[in-house]
Amino acid sequence: MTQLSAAQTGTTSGSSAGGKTLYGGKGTRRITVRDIAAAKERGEKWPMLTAYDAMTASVFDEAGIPVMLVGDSAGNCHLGYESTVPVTLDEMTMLSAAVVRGTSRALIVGDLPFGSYQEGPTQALRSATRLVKEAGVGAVKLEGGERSHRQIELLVESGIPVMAHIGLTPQSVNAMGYRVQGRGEEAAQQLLRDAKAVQDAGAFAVVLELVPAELAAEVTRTLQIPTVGIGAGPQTDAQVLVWTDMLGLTGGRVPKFVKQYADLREVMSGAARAFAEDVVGGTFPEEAHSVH
Ligand SMILES: Nc1nc(=O)c2c([nH]1)NC[C@@H]1CN(c3ccc(C(=O)N[C@@H](CCC(=O)O)C(=O)O)cc3)CN21
Ligand SMILES: CC(C)C(=O)C(=O)O
Ligand SMILES: [Mg+2]
Repeated sequence: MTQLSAAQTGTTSGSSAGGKTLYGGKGTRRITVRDIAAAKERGEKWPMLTAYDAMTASVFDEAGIPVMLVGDSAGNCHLGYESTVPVTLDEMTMLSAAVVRGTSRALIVGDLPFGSYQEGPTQALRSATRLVKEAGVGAVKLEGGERSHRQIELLVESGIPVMAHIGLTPQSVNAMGYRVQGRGEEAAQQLLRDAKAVQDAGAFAVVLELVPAELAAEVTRTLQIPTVGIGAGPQTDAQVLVWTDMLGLTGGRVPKFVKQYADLREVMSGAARAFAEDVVGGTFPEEAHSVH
């Protein structure tokens, strides 16, 4: 099954969300998985960022980011956990709803957290349905290739578009660690099988995390659905980064695939210190900030 089902492609209206391109288009309606499929046919690359709250999401929406992922990286980047493993479906539902409320154009993809789909297709459908009905996401993401294909099939059959995620799958950190995947002939063949399995199950896109650039390029050439790379080299159809990494807000070590486009940590701590000094020194508030 390599053709997109009606459920995945959403509206059949000819109007496009961005005029001609996913990024830089002027359209106002929400982007659908059908627009994503059309971008691959045009050979167009597109950006994806994570978001965990309405304000940040509204900034990225206004900047024209066409797809946002409410990642379970919220676990370590937003909620203060050590990893993504403890994140609950209740937490993902609350954060996803906020991101949907903060945006009007981006396609919002909600990450299914660890434990919310591993029991099988029925559990996956129950969990994904919460993200769709209670949070209003346009698609969900789950980890695993061949091992998750039955879950993907049922969700897609049920009208829920699915983004798959293969290579390094962080919810399995206790089993696999945070290590490059797909190195060596056997692992490369497994990654290719995983990529084909999620496409055949009906996924509309697939994240390739921490895989050798040459292998990611081969998967991208082989698949009809777009690949979204993170630490997967320059040849994937799309690129995703965790927003706090990209903007320099994550404390401590960040993965080597991160490019830092700003230093928000420095900006924010500078502002906090300036405020504190004003208060301690009595230079804030001034007359302009006072009422009489
Ligand atoms: N802040 C943040 N950024 C992310 O990209 C991210 C998260 N959190 N949490 C969820 C997953 C976990 N991810 C990770 C976590 C660790 C590495 C890491 O330690 N990578 C090593 C390379 C390891 C190797 O070479 O085998 C690195 O230095 O990049 C990579 C991706 C990606 N995701
Ligand atoms: C790193 C991306 C792909 C992700 O799954 C997340 O942010 O949770
Ligand atoms: Mg995730």
